Amino acid sequence: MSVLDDIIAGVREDLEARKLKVSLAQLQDLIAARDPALDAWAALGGDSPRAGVKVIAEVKRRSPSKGALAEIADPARLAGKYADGGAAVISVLTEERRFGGSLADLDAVRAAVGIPVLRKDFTCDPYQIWEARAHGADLILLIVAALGDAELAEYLALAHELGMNALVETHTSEEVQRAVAAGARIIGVNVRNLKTLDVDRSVFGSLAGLIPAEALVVAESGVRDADDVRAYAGHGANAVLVGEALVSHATPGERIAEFGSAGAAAISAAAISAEATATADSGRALS
Ligand SMILES: O=C(O)c1ccccc1NCC(=O)[C@H](O)[C@H](O)COP(=O)(O)O
Repeated sequence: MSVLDDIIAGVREDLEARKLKVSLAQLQDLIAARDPALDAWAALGGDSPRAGVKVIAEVKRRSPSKGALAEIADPARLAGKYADGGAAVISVLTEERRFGGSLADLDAVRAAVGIPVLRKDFTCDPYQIWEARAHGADLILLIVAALGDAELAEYLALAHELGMNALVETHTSEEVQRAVAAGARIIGVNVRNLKTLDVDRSVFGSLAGLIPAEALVVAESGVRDADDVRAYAGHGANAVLVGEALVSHATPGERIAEFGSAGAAAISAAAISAEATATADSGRALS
């Protein structure tokens, strides 16, 4: 059994227990009392020309690959620091067994910030999508490797019906094709293989070019410093999703600002170089 299969088996067990406590009708009542979801597409720059790289900052307590990452006594306070540093979206890992997260973390973060919040979990049942919205999420995660084509299309449609966006996560060219065929508009390339936990940053460069220009591209995992952000930006990332490098840092807000500047500088350098090439080409054509 792969790590991903094992995580999903645990998620399914926990889900059955939650379903017994809170019915779908109760989730629907909670949703009816909520403000509409915030526009994560716009927050990630979907409506404007690509001027920079947005940061999706993650509240991540521990992970299967690294164990304990940080003692997060107050997720709301951490999320406030992320938002003050310029994060576009806050990601909250809600999976309990392997990541130490919870819906309580999502509630706390939702109440603390006015920017879109991603419920980061291993979605394998539509109930989790209703639950995400009921707890104030604006964006959900759909991992292509964990879903069949019909489920992917159904879950994407349900997220949109509830006014949310979905970050559709891929790791192979076949998964990118499946995400595109399902109509995903925000496509993540996770450089961490969720079956083996290996991190290979070069995966982003090999897959990002397969994603159509109309979609937003998110580079997920493995950001250690500004150089990694520059590299992802150079390969076309609209956003980076960062967990460990933020939760383990004394001043995460400053880190986010640094990552944002690095991404913007990489994009303007690429634009200047493309313009210089175009000028040289037109000069050659005229001579
Ligand atoms: O982080 C893990 O070890 C992990 C293992 C198995 C499934 C998912 C896992 N992480 C989820 C993520 O995608 C990351 O939390 C996210 O991309 C941030 O990664 P990082 O910046 O490397 O902490």
